[in-house]
Amino acid sequence: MEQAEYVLQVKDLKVSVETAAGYLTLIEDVNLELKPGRVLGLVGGSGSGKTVTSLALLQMLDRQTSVIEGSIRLHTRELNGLPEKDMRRLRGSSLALIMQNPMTAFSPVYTIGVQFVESIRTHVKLGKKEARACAIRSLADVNLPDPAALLGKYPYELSGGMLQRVMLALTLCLKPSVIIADEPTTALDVTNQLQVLRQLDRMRQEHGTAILLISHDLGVIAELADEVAVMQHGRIVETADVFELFDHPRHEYTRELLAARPLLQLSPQLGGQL
Ligand SMILES: Nc1ncnc2c1ncn2[C@@H]1O[C@H](COP(=O)(O)OP(=O)(O)OP(=O)(O)O)[C@@H](O)[C@H]1O
Repeated sequence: MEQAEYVLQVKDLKVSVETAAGYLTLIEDVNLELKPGRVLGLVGGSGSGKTVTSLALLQMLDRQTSVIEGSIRLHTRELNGLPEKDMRRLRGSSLALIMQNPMTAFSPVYTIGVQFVESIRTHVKLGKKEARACAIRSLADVNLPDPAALLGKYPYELSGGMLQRVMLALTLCLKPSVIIADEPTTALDVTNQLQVLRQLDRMRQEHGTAILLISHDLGVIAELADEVAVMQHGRIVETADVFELFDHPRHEYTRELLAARPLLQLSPQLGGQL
């Protein structure tokens, strides 16, 4: 069988939404490529289109009001236009999203444990006991205290930052080929930021998971990314190797982003610790 060099390949992606005034283009000419085990950082200011891009890749935009054009290939499979039932099977197991505000990803009426074990067993062949054991192990890996007790809690009993780490823990059990991590460390303190970045790094090293790391924090990008794509007004204006981008930014907007960063508050603490 043909072995795809890229695990994720996005070509000429364009997203428009229907508004009262007609169709509005949110992102355009977006091209991204990810190889197994590699991390691509996606940076850009607020409203530049990062979240729209990630939701388009996962086919999670409202199908009634949005139009997605272009190609999104996962291995050799085209995702654009795939029916929702096929996408649902791929989400989590092959292509996982760790989102900024994960409250909506959990049902309020079931405990974390029920949802965690159910999600693992939907995608991976594991018995209930093994699924629970994986849940406990990976919750500890993301620095959540007393994992066994946590499994008995309801989502509303946890903070946004804790829920985000629960999602990451679930992802660690599912071992997808691609993780889209949308601001995975924004809601966390420095210790937990470090722990989350470590686990993402472990996933890519141990399982060859490719990661699209969306962050406005250039310190986080510098820690984990191999390559960086810079987004402005819904378009990628520059893609470069991470060192190249920091040392020799080509686009004016990239230079502005670098100039505007707070003088690396994060990096000295994270530096070399991953
Ligand atoms: N359904 C929609 N209808 C109209 N405009 C939308 C819709 N969804 C997103 N937008 C607009 O698209 C633009 C891109 O939004 P997006 O959330 O992708 O930005 P972002 O880069 O993720 O920003 P942030 O860093 O603040 O999360 C924004 O101007 C937003 O207001």
